[in-house]
Amino acid sequence: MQADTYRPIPRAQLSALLAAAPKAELHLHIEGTLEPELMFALARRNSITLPYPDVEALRRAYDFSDLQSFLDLYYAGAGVLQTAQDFEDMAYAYFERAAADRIRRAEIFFDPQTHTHRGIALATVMAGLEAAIARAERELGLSIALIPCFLRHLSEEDALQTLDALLPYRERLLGVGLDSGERGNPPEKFARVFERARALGLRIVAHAGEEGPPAYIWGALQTLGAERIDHGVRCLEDPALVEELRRRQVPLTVCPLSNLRLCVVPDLAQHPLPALLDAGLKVMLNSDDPAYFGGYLGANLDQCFEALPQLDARHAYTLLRNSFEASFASPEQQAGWIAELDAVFASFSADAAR
Ligand SMILES: Nc1ncnc2[nH]cnc12
Ligand SMILES: [Zn+2]
Repeated sequence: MQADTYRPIPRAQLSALLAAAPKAELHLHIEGTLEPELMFALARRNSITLPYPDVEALRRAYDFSDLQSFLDLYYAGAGVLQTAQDFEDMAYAYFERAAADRIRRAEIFFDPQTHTHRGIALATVMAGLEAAIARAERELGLSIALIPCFLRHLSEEDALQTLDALLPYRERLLGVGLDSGERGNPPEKFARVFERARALGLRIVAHAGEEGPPAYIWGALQTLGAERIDHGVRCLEDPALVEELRRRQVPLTVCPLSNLRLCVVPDLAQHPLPALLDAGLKVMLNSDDPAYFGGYLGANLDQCFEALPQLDARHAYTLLRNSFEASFASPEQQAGWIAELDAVFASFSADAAR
């Protein structure tokens, strides 16, 4: 976006602008895209009885008080995923929604241990996800990468065994992450796992500072070697940490609707997104577990700009550009998407000048 030719885009145009702009999604748990309708369909297909009479009753149960209350339902919901076809159907449904949101690049998480611990082979999970990815890249033109996450409520030994089991798929994995219940499970618990992952050349990301304290963000950076911090909103409690994140331009994958639904913030109008942007941090928006939190990436952007009147089109540009720059895609791919982003903003800016 050339500052000299840029004409301010009015707020009334923001929603259309956000919808039209190309995007990257860097914090998305594929198991968190399992919509209640598909959960019931898969339960039927696999002769599983869910503890809810219908889709509406299940949706009503999505009334969370914190991260753990969500995780309990989320791990139970994943129980309907039994076959490679189930994983493929779930993932492809997300890719179709992503394409509709004009997502160009998706670096998606999955939780191997959620499945292996209930007797589903890693080969089944990988076959389904890979089939969906190949089809979405071919038919929807998306660029997609896979990041398995270790469940931090389980042991380091379990994570090390999971990393071993992932080795046959090494070439198809972009990196590794760390997720699940944060409190009481500091990054240091997984120092050896991430040391090994780094030696394998895997990119490193970690959830930190969602519910956990700033010390967990320090730990993710210094002990795990995290290149991106997932969530990270609690960094604002530690000025030295904010300065470190700003100086190094460490991306924070912020998830506003997740923060709202998990009571990290009381309402979107009080979300720290403006403060994170004002602090010069490299933030972008993401949807985390959209089937559980009431909205995909487009809805996260729309609802944030609606609730936070201090945000304007320049902030939108920064967030969207950051989403590409914080991705692990090649510089050439990033440049292509950013050129497309610039063209969309230039066209809205030209309209605003008329
Ligand atoms: N928001 C989140 N935090 C930690 N673990 C998760 N797994 C799925 N969503 C998560
Ligand atoms: Zn997450």
